Amino acid sequence: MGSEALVHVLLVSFPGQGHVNPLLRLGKRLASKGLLVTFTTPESIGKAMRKASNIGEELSPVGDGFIRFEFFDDGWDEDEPRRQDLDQYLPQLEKVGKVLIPEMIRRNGEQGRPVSCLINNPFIPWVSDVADSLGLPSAMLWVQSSACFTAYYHYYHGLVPFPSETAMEIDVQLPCMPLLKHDETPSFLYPTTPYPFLRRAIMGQYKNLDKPFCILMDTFQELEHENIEYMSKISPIKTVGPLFKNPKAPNATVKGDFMKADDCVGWLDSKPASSVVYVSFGSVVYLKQDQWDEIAFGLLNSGVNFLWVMKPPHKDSGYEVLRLPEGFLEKAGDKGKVVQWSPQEQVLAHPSVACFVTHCGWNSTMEALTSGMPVVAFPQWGDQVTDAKYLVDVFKVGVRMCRGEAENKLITRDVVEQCLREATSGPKAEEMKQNAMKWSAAAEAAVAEGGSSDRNIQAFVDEVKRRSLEVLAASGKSAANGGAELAGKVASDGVEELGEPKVNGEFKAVA
Ligand SMILES: O=c1c(-c2ccc(O)cc2)coc2cc(O[C@@H]3O[C@H](CO)[C@@H](O)[C@H](O)[C@H]3O)cc(O)c12
Ligand SMILES: O=c1ccn([C@@H]2O[C@H](COP(=O)(O)OP(=O)(O)O)[C@@H](O)[C@H]2O)c(=O)[nH]1
Repeated sequence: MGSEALVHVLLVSFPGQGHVNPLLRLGKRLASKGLLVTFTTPESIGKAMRKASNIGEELSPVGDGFIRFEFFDDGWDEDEPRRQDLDQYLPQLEKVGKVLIPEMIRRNGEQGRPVSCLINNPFIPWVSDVADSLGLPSAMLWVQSSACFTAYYHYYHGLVPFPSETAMEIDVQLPCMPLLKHDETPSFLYPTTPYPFLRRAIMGQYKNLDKPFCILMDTFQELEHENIEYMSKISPIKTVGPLFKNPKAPNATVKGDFMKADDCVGWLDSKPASSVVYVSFGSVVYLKQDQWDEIAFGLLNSGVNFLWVMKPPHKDSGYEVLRLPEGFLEKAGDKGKVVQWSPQEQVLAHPSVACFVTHCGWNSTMEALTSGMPVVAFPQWGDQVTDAKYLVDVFKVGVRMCRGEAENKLITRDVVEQCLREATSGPKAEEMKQNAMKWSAAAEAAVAEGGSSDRNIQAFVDEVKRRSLEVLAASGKSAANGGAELAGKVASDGVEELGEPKVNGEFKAVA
């Protein structure tokens, strides 16, 4: 079948690695079920993605469908430093996106690829306004845990008390969740958070939560069972994780890395089984120099092999460039390898890797669980502190090395060494590995044909197809040219005044 006849969905991503990865993975899962998927994000990131990954102009076949990329100009010069300040950048993205995304939709319609559905990830909630104004259905991919979704939901609606200026150290009890200590609730909600713009961005998403007909989540039923069941009575959520497992399309086919990964698989191959500690703090967390030094000495003193990701900060980010202690690499010799960016999925799947020292970003968390990899939790902020709580106390695959940046506590080399020993040898390490393997098996089952993730993806695809017919019918056009004409009308009318009929109706999953 040619791509022209396929139902077309447009994925609009916030330009962060932890957001692009899950949305692109969702795109591949949808494509593999026979949809045409266009992935878009600002050109500043598009440029990095093209340079680092195998992304071309052409259509890439994925399973029964296709994926393609189109990037949009965020209206700022290439080296504009304000991009690092989300307080300024998020409103800019909204301003240009509200004009350029409808234009992109119109162009696609004219080229015979009418768009039937928009999907966004958090921090850019205006995408569902664009969809609404064009009479198109939209969905949102929540890229954190169901537990965090629950926490933000209860905060937004004021349903339970959260730490506040007058009562900072209160515990928080949320439905179908373990009791969270004050510093285990998502830290963007603390009154003292240094990232109030991220709280605002997430709250913006909740303000718009009635617009998407479905909230897709990169988690899986077996992992957060009761909580998911509870929240799905309140919100139209569908779990489709772990998104990075795609039985029909190996991950190498289309990748969205912003940086080319350094080659480290050969080095891992040369190491004995379960002998390497993998250390990475994701794409946005930067530690202070004194903490970095302690981790370095902890790694050396514990005598383990290690692969350590040390990504360079963006030049306008204000972060200092971290240094390794004098003579560190010489002392480590062949026991250690330091890279700027790793092929993390491959690393976590490698038999030489024993455990993962992680900042507990949700993608890293899901990747670790799915790969059967025990962790040492080193959360800093946001959902990471909640994910750490779950990794250690609920999923029971981790030891805790710190509680988060708010504690403002230097974790010394002795603590680092002790945690590494605990996670790599002895009964605790054994038990964590067994639990991790159990989650890995459950994750495999979720994405296998007929598993929870597979069923929910299929139900979503069926629903998008059904709604695409409604969109065309509502515009009074035939399937052959309706989308193009609809999109053409929309663009010429402008975004604000549009009154295309909105498609309503319940989204029902196939049981
Ligand atoms: O990329 C960014 C930017 C940013 C700044 C400037 C700019 O020009 C573009 C982007 C700001 O905050 C972020 C916060 C993030 O939180 C991360 O988001 C994940 C998904 O929500 C969570 O799971 C992780 O724990 C959490 O660390 C992830 C990100 O990728 C970013
Ligand atoms: O060296 C690295 C570090 C991270 N990642 C990927 O970057 C994403 C980071 O997302 P996460 O939610 O863990 O953290 P964030 O960067 O958003 O804080 C994950 O998919 C990782 O697999 C990677 O490929 N190589």
